[in-house]
Amino acid sequence: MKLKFSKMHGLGNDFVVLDGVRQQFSLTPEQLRYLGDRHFGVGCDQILVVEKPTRPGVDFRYRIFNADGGEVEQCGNGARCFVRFVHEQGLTGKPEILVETMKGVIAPRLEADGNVTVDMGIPRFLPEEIPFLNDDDSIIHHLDVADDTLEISVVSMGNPHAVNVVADVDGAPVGVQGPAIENHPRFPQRVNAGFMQVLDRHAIKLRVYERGAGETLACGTGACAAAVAGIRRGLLDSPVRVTTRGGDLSIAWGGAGCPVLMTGPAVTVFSGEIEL
Ligand SMILES: N[C@H](CCC[C@H](N)C(=O)O)C(=O)O
Repeated sequence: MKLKFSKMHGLGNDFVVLDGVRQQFSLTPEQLRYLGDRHFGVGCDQILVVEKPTRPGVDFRYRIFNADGGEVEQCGNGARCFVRFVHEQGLTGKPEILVETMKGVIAPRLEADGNVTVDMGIPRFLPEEIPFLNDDDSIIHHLDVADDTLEISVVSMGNPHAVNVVADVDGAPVGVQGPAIENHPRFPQRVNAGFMQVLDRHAIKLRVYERGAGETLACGTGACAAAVAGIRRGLLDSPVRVTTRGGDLSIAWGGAGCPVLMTGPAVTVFSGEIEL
């Protein structure tokens, strides 16, 4: 079958975006891995699928697949590209849309300056909400990784995040500790591993070794999780500028029970067609 797609990115976290409203398809994990393959396919960190909603009161369904072919609950950079895509494709004229995901409804909004703001929902911290195998809900947990014991904070933005604070993010052992955290047995659904360097009370640098994709140039839900973890630890105050290798995001959070607001760019690089 021939599939039309758009290649997009949010700060270098890149996506193949598929219109599942006007195209009918069901992709196997092998086909998803082929789309994500940077040598034999199109190449991306995640594949994003736009579908009609399955519940009343929302505009679209948003499905996210990592480059390893696994479907996941949430993608923040992808949410910004999602609203840009549905506008560019003429699927909506509404500047703010409601979008259902595996773990709740998010609200991306096109801003007048070309950026996109997304209400990413309320972060969750209980071990069973991550999921993380632990007896209590504390702000810092100890995790034995490779030859170290890390102090991590766990946050769910719909998808799971383990955030640890480092002195120098550029020198952090992301390539070694990242996969060890991602696949740690205390995370039964694996986890995204964030490495955060605090610059001041309103600014951090962040690298994320993503579940199912490896280190990406930016991670939107990872930026939300890191800012929230830093605020909970008393290291940061909202709003937080999150500097990733791909550029800056702005994250705002009013505290427990409040949603996280993420603002940043969304770019369409090209559109194409592929035979699957
Ligand atoms: N790798 C993530 C999904 C993509 C998240 C990231 N690209 C973002 O912008 O939030 C996971 O398995 O939960």
